[in-house]
Amino acid sequence: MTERRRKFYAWGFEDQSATPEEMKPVLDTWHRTFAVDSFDVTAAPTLDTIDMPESKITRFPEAIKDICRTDRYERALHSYGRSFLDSAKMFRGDFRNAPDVVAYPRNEEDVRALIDWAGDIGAAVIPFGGGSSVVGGVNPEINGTYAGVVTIDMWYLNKILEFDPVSRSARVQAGVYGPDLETQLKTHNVTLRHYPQSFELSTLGGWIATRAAGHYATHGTYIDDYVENIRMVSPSGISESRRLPASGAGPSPDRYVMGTEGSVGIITEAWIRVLSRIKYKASKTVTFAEYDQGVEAVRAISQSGLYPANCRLIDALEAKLTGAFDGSRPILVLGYESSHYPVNQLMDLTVDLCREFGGTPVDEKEQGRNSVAGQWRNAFIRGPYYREHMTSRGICRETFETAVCWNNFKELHSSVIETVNAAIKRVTGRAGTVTCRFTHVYPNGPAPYFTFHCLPDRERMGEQCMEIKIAAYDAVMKAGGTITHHHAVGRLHMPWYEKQRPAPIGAAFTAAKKSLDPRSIMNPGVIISEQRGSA
Ligand SMILES: Cc1cc2nc3c(=O)[nH]c(=O)nc-3n(C[C@H](O)[C@H](O)[C@H](O)COP(=O)(O)OP(=O)(O)OC[C@H]3O[C@@H](n4cnc5c(N)ncnc54)[C@H](O)[C@@H]3O)c2cc1C
Repeated sequence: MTERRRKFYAWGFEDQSATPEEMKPVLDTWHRTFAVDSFDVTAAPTLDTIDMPESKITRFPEAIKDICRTDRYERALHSYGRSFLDSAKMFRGDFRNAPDVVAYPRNEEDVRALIDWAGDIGAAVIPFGGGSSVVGGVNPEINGTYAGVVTIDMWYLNKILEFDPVSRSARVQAGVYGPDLETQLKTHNVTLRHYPQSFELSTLGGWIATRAAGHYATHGTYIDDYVENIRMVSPSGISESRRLPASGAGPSPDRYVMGTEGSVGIITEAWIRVLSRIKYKASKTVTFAEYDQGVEAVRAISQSGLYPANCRLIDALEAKLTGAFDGSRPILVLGYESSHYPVNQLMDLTVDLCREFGGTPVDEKEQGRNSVAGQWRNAFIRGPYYREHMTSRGICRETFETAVCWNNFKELHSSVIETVNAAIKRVTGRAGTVTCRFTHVYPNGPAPYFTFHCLPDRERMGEQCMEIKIAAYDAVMKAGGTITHHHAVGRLHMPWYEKQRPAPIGAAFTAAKKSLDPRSIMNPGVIISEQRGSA
């Protein structure tokens, strides 16, 4: 049904892959780090060999039969998100949880018809944007009693429907992918500049449903900050909030829908605030002798009234492993951007502040892609394409992230690094790596993002990775962090999310779900753990 096919087991489209030349320095790093000469390569899964049961749903009403697919490719493509845990299962050929049907609505009427039909036959519905979830948000791993799973892929709802140049806002369909959205906005000479790392293969609807965070390290970090209204089809009808710049009228309907992750309905459209195109940019990299100096400098920046677009403190090991710096020092990548005024002075003030904490600006001989920031950025953008090459060689690369108030940061950082290093050693029998960077910073605390690499047992890669993640999540929560700053809840984070969420609010959300989704068919197990027949 899709013209250019996405890879069913990895990041990207079938015509895209990291080249051997590109992978060589990456794999050399891991040969050196793990002190191994070579890695055995497991072949990528193929549609003929994967383990997938027959679809349980084979009959379709006339009105939707042309948009429903049950072939192996479509069901495989919609079986997983894109975490390492997903990748490990895909490389094992385990597609036993494939959805029974994948539907491609052409318009909102189709979305309504599909939800009604799924409700009538007692099937679960999983909304699907780009499928870039790293928390099992689109995985049909469902415990309740359902007649099957219908995944609804929003691929064809991908247009800007209206543009309001006076308010500088656009009405956009939810299934539009990041690059396509920017291309369409460009025709109006505006931009959204919401760049999560998954930008290429994630959608506006997915961003809103998961409360995604983009590249802005300060100020408008979340998509929430750009949403003017939301239109959603739920099993009990259409809900559309008013288009307003702000409203103090009670609890915000948009704030409720954002973060529901498909558990109460499918977002079909939203009005979003957009920006004039960026004219001015500045970037600089600063290094520190000690990590704590960098932390204090970032705290000072976050509380100074300066709001850099980029403010990523990357620890020395991560800077080394990504090829950005030599590993002797942590680096702070700073950036400013504006549509309206030059930003060099803001950058100078920020660098001066860093100097007060022992920071030294890198004297860049190289510019652009070859600069320190450019090298790091390239590893960041291309990283998703490396995963299949890592998994096939048995290398586990996984991430988790949080946010914590400054007063708890140091304790959280040291206990998480120590816990995860120990867990890697205990679970896999050999040392691995754990690194940290700040993705976003607020005046009252940072959002630290951890990456770990290890060499698990080839037969139990997913299970061993999960054991390490459980230790990490427990340590994060114990040290006062949130289970997620921007990766959402999905199925993976539910146990910790339920601990974090106040019980009376949990009960209120359950009641809201019952009202919007009385037959409990929408993304069962996500946000609300109760499922049909499981209560
Ligand atoms: C390599 C990589 C990098 C990432 N980087 C970031 C990052 O920088 N920032 C960040 O915030 N996240 C990041 N993520 C996580 C992920 O990209 C985000 O959660 C993203 O918002 C998901 O969008 P999607 O369109 O792919 O949604 P999906 O993965 O398709 O869906 C995510 C959830 O939203 C629901 N959903 C999707 N569309 C709709 C809709 N129209 N209506 C209702 N529910 C819907 C799904 O049911 C699911 O529960 C990253 C993931 C990967 C793999």
